[in-house]
Amino acid sequence: MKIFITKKIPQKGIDLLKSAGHDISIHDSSTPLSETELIKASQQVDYVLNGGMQKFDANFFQNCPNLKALSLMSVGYDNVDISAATQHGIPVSNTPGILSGATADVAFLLMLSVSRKAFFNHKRILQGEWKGFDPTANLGIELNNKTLGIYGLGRIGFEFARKAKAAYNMEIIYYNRSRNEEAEQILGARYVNFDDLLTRSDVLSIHAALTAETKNRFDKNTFTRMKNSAILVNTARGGLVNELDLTEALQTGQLWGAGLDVTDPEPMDPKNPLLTMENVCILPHIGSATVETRDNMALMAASNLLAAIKGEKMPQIINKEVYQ
Ligand SMILES: NC(=O)c1ccc[n+]([C@@H]2O[C@H](COP(=O)([O-])OP(=O)(O)OC[C@H]3O[C@@H](n4cnc5c(N)ncnc54)[C@H](O)[C@@H]3O)[C@@H](O)[C@H]2O)c1
Ligand SMILES: O=C(O)[C@H](O)CO
Repeated sequence: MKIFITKKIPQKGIDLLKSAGHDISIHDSSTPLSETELIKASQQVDYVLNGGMQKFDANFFQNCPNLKALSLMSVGYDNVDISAATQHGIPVSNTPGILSGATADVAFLLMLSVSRKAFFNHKRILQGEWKGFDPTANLGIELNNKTLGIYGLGRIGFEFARKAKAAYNMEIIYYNRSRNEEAEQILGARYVNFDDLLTRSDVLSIHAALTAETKNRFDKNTFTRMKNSAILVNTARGGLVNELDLTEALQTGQLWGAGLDVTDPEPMDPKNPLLTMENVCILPHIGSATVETRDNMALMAASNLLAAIKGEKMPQIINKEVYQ
């Protein structure tokens, strides 16, 4: 079968597909494909594996009538019009679970880095501004026994809460579409309403998927409800946060700090004022970026595709209804 991979993925995934005898073409470039290029390349194959953050909209599915399945090497699928895929009979799969630990580590890294102004202090050394030990300058805030609020307590939110509880005995509160009994039993997490999440969190970490409902969920109104001493962490998707409102909230001291692994757009403009702020730490979407996790994601994405090729259900199917 002919398979198109939209961005180079770890070799283990490619080898798995090749060992099954398939004909693979890869877009091996740091420049994402344009919509036209993506459609053109996908029209010539039976299966697509998305290694990047390409968008698959209704127009894509309409223009690729021979496509049989789409495998994503990501857990997030806000870049895919799932209902259009289903309408065209295309099963779509993702890579849940195996990246939760690595992504929770990045949420932890950002929480701690913001609380101690780590990135800013690093920049001071680079710029020759470190004049020696100073007892009153660059003071951070401690995390011990503070309250961690999780927005979207699913797989990654749970892992992050578990690490934060173990390291700092943080009290865990959460807001979710439904109760998470495992987190309540294991971590003593308490379900609260959205407003309580805003007003009670010392650190508020975002872990829900980007959907029409969650887009811009964190804006001026929400920041006004949060503590002035609070830290916002986002490792989910940039679109959940209104970036201009966040910038203003940080500039005016409405919020103490922010740690972002995701922005909207990506890549972020290097001139963005958030990058120069003392109380902000930003990373370039590296939540799942470890050798081990990326190997596992590539293998899982390849396995999903192999199942589809054999006429089986993709194990990590998103749109189950396509099989009915
Ligand atoms: N930074 C990265 O590299 C990176 C890596 C992996 C995942 N992600 C992002 O993290 C997201 C979460 O991944 P996951 O595996 O934990 O997903 P998950 O589905 O296990 O957890 C998401 C949780 O959010 C909840 N939720 C959804 N909509 C909600 C809403 N409107 N209000 C409240 N709660 C809501 C769900 O009920 C679920 O419990 C992904 O969708 C992806 O966008 C980012
Ligand atoms: O959704 C995901 O899986 C990430 O954004 C990339 O690992």
